[in-house]
Amino acid sequence: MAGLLPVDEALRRLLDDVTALPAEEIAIGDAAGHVLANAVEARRTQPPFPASAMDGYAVRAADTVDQSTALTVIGQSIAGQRFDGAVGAGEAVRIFTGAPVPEGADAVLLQEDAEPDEDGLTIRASEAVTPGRHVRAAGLDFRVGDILLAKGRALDAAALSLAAAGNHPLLSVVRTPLVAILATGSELLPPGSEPGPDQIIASNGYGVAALARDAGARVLDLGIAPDDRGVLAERVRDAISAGADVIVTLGGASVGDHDLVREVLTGEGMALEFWKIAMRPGKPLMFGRLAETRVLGLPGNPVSSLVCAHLFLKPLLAKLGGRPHVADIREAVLGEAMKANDHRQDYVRAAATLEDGRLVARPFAVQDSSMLTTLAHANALIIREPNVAASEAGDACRVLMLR
Ligand SMILES: Nc1nc2c(c(=O)[nH]1)N[C@H]1C(S)=C(S)[C@@H](COP(=O)(O)OP(=O)(O)OC[C@H]3O[C@@H](n4cnc5c(N)ncnc54)[C@H](O)[C@@H]3O)O[C@H]1N2
Ligand code: MOO
Repeated sequence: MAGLLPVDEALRRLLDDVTALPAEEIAIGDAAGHVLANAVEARRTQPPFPASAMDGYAVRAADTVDQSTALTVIGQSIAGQRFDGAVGAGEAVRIFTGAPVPEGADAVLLQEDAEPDEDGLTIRASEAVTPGRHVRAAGLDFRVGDILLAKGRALDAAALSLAAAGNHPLLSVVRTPLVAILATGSELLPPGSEPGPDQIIASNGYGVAALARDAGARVLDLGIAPDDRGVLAERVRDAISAGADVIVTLGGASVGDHDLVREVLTGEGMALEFWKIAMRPGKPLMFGRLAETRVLGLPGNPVSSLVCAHLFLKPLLAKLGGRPHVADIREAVLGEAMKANDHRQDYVRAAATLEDGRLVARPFAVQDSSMLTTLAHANALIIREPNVAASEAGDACRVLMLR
């Protein structure tokens, strides 16, 4: 059929000019899960001094070789309060984990390997220590000016602790994309309602919101709009004034008399980039721009909505948020024969299992795009290229893993 854009071309047009959103500074305590907009440099050296790794005595290693030598304990060094003098021959300083090792000492004798004399003023080593033992050199972890974390790093537990150790109270992160989700359709009611005989429970938004959050976005739920031009336009304006980076509409994307989404958005100033792609499910997918806001019109059929969100919304949000996105596409073999395909690229719900080291994908018999049960049971989508010939069981195929 003429006029349907190939999936790859649609993805290219959607993603080509997308760059990460501008940076913002946030408190390190709020930064978990965010993406660094800049590299993080160490603002200090860690440890800032040679530090003891153990509780014991700072000594000269040479003094522990002859274990009959009594070492005079001349003071103590504790974390946060160093011993101010130097350790000379025949001397030791009581020391605790994390405390600065005093001048003159080159090793720490473990407490367990030191025998205090009765007077409590001297100790004897019961084990010899080698120079450097139990001493962390200054800068062992990092030095001032070192790059601790690269731009683009997602702030996980270790990254956050490292940035804090580098003395950063604020971090520059990519602003989190805000996606506004609007369900459309006069037949729709939220879950928990008592629907009339012709009504349907609005389901798509929940799955799409979950995928958006997975991709690192914040979600603004704009609820359900009836098929009414005025209400739709009002909700679109709400999304814009809330600062949405992406508006996702659900339903109303096709050609029916009540499919108003494209018309209303165009009326609000949207430049249409594409509408209708060579994909099954998901043919009526629409993409446009409303000033700085990108608009993705997902088809109403529940499976079409979610499959399009996997393929188009997730990479868009990842790119806006400065995150990598790689679709989990794997080589597999068909567990059953499949018919020749037409001009649309198919994403066929399937069960993929590892059998004798091979991934075997078995397509489900019924693929109606209204059926969420089959999507929930599928762990993969078999990707059938347009116009591909019939295939036999055992033929190679590609699958997009869903979970
Ligand atoms: N004459 C044609 N008819 C249709 C075509 C076509 O090319 N020519 N395309 C078909 C395809 S393919 C799809 S996909 C659907 C999608 O159309 P819409 O995006 O306009 O979706 P609606 O008509 O609004 O709804 C379809 C279906 O999905 C239900 N729905 C909608 N929103 C939700 C929601 N948030 N949660 C759960 N279910 C939802 C709605 O009640 C309908 O049953 O068009 C075909 N028609
Ligand atoms: O392309 Mo539609 O998405 O078949 O249901």
